[in-house]
Amino acid sequence: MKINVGVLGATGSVGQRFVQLLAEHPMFELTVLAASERSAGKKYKDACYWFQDRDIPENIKDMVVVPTDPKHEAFEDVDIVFSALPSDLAKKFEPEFAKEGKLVFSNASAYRMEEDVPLVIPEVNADHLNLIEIQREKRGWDGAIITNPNCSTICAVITLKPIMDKFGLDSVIITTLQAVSGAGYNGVPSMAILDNLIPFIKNEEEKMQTESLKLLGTLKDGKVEFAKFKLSASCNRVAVIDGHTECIFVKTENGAEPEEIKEVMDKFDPLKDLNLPTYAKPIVIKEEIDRPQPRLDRNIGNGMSIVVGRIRKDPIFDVKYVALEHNTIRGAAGASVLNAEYFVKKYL
Ligand SMILES: NC(=O)C1=CN([C@@H]2O[C@H](COP(=O)(O)OP(=O)(O)OC[C@H]3O[C@@H](n4cnc5c(N)ncnc54)[C@H](OP(=O)(O)O)[C@@H]3O)[C@@H](O)[C@H]2O)C=CC1
Ligand SMILES: N[C@@H](CC(=O)OP(=O)(O)O)C(=O)O
Repeated sequence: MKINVGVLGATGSVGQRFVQLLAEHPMFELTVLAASERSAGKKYKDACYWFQDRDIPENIKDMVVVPTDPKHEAFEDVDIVFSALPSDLAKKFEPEFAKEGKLVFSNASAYRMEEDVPLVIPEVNADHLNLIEIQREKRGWDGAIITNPNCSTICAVITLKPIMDKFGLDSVIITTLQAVSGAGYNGVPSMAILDNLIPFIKNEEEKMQTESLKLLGTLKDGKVEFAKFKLSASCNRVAVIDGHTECIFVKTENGAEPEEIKEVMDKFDPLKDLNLPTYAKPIVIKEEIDRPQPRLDRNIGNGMSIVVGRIRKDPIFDVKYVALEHNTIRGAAGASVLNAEYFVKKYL
């Protein structure tokens, strides 16, 4: 039997990706699309300015959008809600849904760094999901909030995990080149970004520097002990539609050669036996000297694989490489859906 699910913020940039991933999902039945009062009562095709390169799925386009109200009758039979709400709204609405007993898989930043909220990439720290017992006890609700990280953080952390496990991490420097879709459809005006690069994305560096240490930390006695390596991020917006690129410099604790880094990354495939519908090999390595490139490589693994290339020796650190992520799939909706698939398989 499929589990009924809903999407909050269903008309937005990430919400549309959720719709694409959930419209014909083998484990989930998408039964509720919620958005603002502006959209409520309208058919999805009329409420939503759809800007994906495939049409709105046939079974979704005439569904009527409902208001974001956990007491609305449409949510009665729903067990899981995926949140693609702007962060300030997520702060208000997500606890209301958890109080109503819903499992909230959130893509928003509002609760990621709360002590009792799991911040999860299933290939990296699935055991942190156990925090929901503490969350339920502390907050007195039957539901739960489970978050996935910031898009740029996911890209880096997936590549750092196999390196950390084998060689330890001492210092990491990351320069990002982030796609405009990361800021939402209206986020960056074309006059600002065409023929240009913007060397600032609000709060992005701080998120990368804190979320990464929580994700790569250890769950011990009901708390996450943060990882201790040094991480510095510098974030830039570039004129790419989808696909965040990151130049990553790594100094390990024990020393590592590029060939060894390549080997551990290539072998990293921790959930391959679970048959999760949205899962793809987490790291795909490209050998060509000028890859990865966003336009050519962002859809590898249906947008769920991090594509790594140019793994080479660094004169200051041990190694440097380039990583690419489809930011609205692996970095957003796909990350939440994979969290939910893993949770259902392991916990329900
Ligand atoms: N884009 C990306 O790559 C990533 C985004 N995120 C996060 O995902 C979330 C969504 O981002 P994005 O899709 O870009 O945002 P958008 O601005 O594109 O979409 C916002 C959504 O929220 C709804 N909404 C707005 N106001 C209200 C309200 N008062 N009550 C209920 N719903 C409301 C909108 O509905 P309506 O159409 O009716 O206005 C719309 O569905 C954010 O928290 C963002 O930080 C995370 C990682 C990556
Ligand atoms: N800030 C990211 C996207 C985003 O919304 O991040 P977060 O989920 O941490 O708010 C970007 O602009 O590419």
